[in-house]
Amino acid sequence: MSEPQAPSSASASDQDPAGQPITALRGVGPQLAERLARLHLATVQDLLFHLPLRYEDRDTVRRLGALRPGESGVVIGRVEHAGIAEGRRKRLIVQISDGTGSADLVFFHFHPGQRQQMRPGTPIRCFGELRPGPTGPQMVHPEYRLGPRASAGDEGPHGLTPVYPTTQGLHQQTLRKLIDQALALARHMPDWLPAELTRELGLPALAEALYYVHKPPVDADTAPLVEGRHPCVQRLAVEELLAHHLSMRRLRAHLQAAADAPTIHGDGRLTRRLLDSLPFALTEAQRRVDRELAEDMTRSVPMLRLVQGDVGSGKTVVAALAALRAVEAGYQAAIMAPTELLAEQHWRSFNEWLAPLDIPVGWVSGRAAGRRREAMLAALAAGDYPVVVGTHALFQDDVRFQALGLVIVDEQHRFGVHQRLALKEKGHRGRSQPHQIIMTATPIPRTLAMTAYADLDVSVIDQLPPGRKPVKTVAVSETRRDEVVARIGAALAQGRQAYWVCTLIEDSEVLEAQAAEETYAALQAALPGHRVGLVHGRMKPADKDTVMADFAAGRIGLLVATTVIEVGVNVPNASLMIIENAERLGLAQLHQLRGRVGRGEAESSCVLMYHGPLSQAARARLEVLRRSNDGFEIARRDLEIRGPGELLGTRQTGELSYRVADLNRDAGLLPRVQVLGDRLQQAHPERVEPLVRRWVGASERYGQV
Ligand SMILES: Nc1ncnc2c1ncn2[C@@H]1O[C@H](COP(=O)(O)OP(=O)(O)OP(=O)(O)O)[C@@H](O)[C@H]1O
Repeated sequence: MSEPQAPSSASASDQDPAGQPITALRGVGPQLAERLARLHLATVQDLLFHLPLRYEDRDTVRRLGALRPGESGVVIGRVEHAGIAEGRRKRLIVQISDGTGSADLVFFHFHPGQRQQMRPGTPIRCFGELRPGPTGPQMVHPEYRLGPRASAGDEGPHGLTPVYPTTQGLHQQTLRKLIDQALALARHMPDWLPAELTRELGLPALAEALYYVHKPPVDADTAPLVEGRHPCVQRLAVEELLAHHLSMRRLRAHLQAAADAPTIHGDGRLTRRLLDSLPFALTEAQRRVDRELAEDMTRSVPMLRLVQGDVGSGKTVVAALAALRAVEAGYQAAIMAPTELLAEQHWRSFNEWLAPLDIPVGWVSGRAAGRRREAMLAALAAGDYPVVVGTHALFQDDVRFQALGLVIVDEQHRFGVHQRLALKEKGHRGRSQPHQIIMTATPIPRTLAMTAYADLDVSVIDQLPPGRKPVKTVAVSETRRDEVVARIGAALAQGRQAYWVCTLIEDSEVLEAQAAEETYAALQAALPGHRVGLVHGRMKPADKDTVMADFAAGRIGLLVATTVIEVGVNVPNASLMIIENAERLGLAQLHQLRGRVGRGEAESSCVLMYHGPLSQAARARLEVLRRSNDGFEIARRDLEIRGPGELLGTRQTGELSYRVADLNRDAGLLPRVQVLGDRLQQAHPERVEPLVRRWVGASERYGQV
């Protein structure tokens, strides 16, 4: 009889022995499988990518006299004395020595026969961590062997023993045995990275790398392994980063292939009039990004472009130009902002620019209800509003457009991949899909953006309008509050305007609002003769609007606010900002807040007020802000201090949780990952799917077709 043939439809990953569920391994029943699942270990390859935390040398015999406290090691000696110590907890104490030193072995759990076995003079081999004890060095619950077996060596090759991250009820020994089984299968695991590529990178093959990280030789230098700098760990990290990158690329290809976008060739009729009406000329960076957007929109493939620009770099006018291009070609454009406050701000800017061109700007928010909302929806469906601004409410099911050609999402720093997908669904009308621009004020270092957002093209407005002066930033202790208040008084007297930002660490709008109200009352009392305003998230929208409008018009001198003003607020005459509890905020948020000043001609300042004493990390953060006004530089430092998960917002951490790779440590690999992605896709397109499947969890494989 001939060998059974593998079905020809089997995908490459079906033939991968490491793709099997963990229960395929000997000894894994439901209970063990459940414990392994707590560590996110569900398949054989999950186990292989579960790397040791550290390694122990259980082969090399150490001299007791040379073992330092805190060190673990194997010791061979003789029992000197064994006795039971009474006291709070009964324990067996066995004194041993090896001629170079002595130590106490301490057992809190012991059986009566154990003491009898420990006769003076009996040879003993034990492994444990030496710690200082009340009567000299001790090992608590060491592993040990007695008698003639004590001095016999271990069978099998010598090597370091890995210690794995584990969970309650799962012993190291169990994990080690399972990983041994998995390693036997790893020899038959396909290596999706072609040998010529790994050779070029100077990295080992997959099976070799896996074997080495789990079973390094006894003389291996473990520091590079533990810290992830070793080529064997780097090999795995490259593969993982590549898999995520390819998954994102595939998502984009999928989205773009699934739909056609309108080809938008604006005739310049409206954009030229807008440019002529502006009191300023575009910066070179604005012009470049404008061209990139215009070019993308001429294609029938839906545009998906991230526009990054530092605070105050002038993203809004670039968005308005793109919207006008859509209008010139007979399409509608929708602009969506994450908060009411920001949406209103955009509506005001758009209206100011577009009304003179006879382009009415519609408004859709969660607040508008009843007949006004219905009338607006009818007008949008009829195409009476070529441009509309709003909040998430714009994407509710009942919002219909006559011909939506462009969606601009001002996500600031609050967007995530899944959210982007949801929005695309909403914008979808049959096979035709609008172009999409996502604007963000959070500068993301380019390599990180390219990996985390490989599904987007990226444009960067990397230049500020001319004449902007850097905001002078100082860190001041809260104990000098009176001086700060006096400084505000002086600025107000000169006709300048100021913000006082109240921040709290608790994520509570109620507490934050309370703090703002108290500060507001105190500042009103301290600054008689000046108009002080208050805005926070708990106020009625209409009241908030009034206060913001008064501040924008200069009728209010000092605005006490919560972090609701963090993004988008644009009042160029405001030139002084105080940020309370600055030590508790992240760099990106502080930079955003500070970006509300320094928007006009006047010299601006920002006072970072802290409650001392400062932790080292807080001091480092404030120092970064004091020295730099450059959002990209600040983001780079933020990446160093906090890591990419934080930098991208907590929502992103799940999406960026890697098993082996670490974006901080491996940032240097990212440019290579790009190139590898191109080459793999060209030379071995059939390997992309199994590679992605190997590393990227099912829930994250959004690109799956
Ligand atoms: N090229 C330019 N020259 C001078 N001023 C400009 C230029 N472009 C934009 N501005 C003005 O700069 C200010 C900031 O622009 P805008 O609000 O678009 O910034 P932004 O990039 O959205 O910043 P943020 O993220 O802080 O909201 C506005 O008052 C705008 O009119």
